Amino acid sequence: MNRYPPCPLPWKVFGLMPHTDSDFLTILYQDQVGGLQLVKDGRWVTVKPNPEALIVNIGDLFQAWSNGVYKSVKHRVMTNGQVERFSVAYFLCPSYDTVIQSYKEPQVYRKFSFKEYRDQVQEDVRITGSKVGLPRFLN
Ligand SMILES: O=C(O)CCC(=O)C(=O)O
Ligand SMILES: [Fe+2]
Repeated sequence: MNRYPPCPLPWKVFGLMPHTDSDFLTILYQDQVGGLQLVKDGRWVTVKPNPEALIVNIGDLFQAWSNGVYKSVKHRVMTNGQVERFSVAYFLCPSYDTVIQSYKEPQVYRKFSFKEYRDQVQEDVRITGSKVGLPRFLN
């Protein structure tokens, strides 16, 4: 469960910085406050809250496994000046020793284990302050 308290400077502060999910698939529920945005055709688009819908988001592993056919879409959360927001996310991940490799040639990404991927993401965030993600694993 994610909680986003009201923010006095919503134009200055992200609820969640732009990122892609490092999992295989994310199933997300956002409440009626809204604030989730994703990149579509190079522009930020707001995902309208729908109480009857779950959002299914393709993660980095899905992108790698599909040899780049399916894209792990960049998304972010905007803050709200007045109201608190909640969302619930379920991250579908394989075990750490799972090897991620597409058998489609030419292989866009080199093969890596899920643990290797998570460690690399953490290391990049620690050193550079932001996630590099899949581009690190390009062939
Ligand atoms: O709160 C949201 O709507 C999105 C959460 C999210 O992107 C994440 O937890 O990775
Ligand atoms: Fe996310």
